Amino acid sequence: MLTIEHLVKHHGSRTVLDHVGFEARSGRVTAFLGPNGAGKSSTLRILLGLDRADEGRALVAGQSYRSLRDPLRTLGSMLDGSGAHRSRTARNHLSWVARSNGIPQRRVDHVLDQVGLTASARTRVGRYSLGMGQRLGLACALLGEPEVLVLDEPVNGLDPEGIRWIRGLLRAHADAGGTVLLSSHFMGEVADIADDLVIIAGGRVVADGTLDDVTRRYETLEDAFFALTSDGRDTVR
Ligand SMILES: Nc1ncnc2c1ncn2[C@@H]1O[C@H](COP(=O)(O)OP(=O)(O)OP(=O)(O)O)[C@@H](O)[C@H]1O
Repeated sequence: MLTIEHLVKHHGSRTVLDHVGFEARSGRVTAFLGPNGAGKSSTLRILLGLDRADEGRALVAGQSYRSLRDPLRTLGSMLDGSGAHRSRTARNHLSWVARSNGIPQRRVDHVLDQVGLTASARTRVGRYSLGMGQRLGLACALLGEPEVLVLDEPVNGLDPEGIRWIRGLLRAHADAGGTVLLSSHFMGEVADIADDLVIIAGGRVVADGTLDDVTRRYETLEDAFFALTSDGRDTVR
């Protein structure tokens, strides 16, 4: 469960988050959508303790990310691809992350298998395709068997088989009681996987509800997105 409460963030005289608040619930896949520059990454960075809010707070299972005792065992995240250095192999990288977080080494083989990278585990990350890098980022997020997954653009670079695979993986995580928050620009994928939607535009939440609630008045999710994020926009709360 993730709770975002009244986040305000200024950069100089600009307000990039203006009282952003929503929840991502256990057992649900929540999609976080918005045009470029809307404030998605700013919100996720605050949630993950990478930046500070000027007002408001973001809680993971009732605590701030920075106060979690074993963060990777509570929340797994992927913000910018794999996060691994080009010169390392997937196995090196995951082993190092596991060691530095008190996670058993047997989890490394498990997640490599889970994301389909076992055969490439000893290849340097610099030689990986975009999709393989995404799979490694996901392996890292899954390493600590966290309840919560926060994924920025997880289908970016995946081929159709990879997209189907990740959809199944995230669905299974939510169906097992986990919380999934993902950002995406791919409306088709979001419509296929999300239970709940949060749409942000200009630093404000303009829609928050179930996929059905948010899209009810529109033909498609894409129509809803443009109506809710354009100037003179609608709102659904
Ligand atoms: N460190 C910073 N200094 C100044 N402005 C910033 C900084 N970080 C973000 N911004 C601004 O805050 C606004 C929100 O940016 P953010 O990266 O959160 O958007 P986003 O919704 O993630 O966009 P995208 O879909 O392009 O990733 C943008 O106008 C951006 O230029």
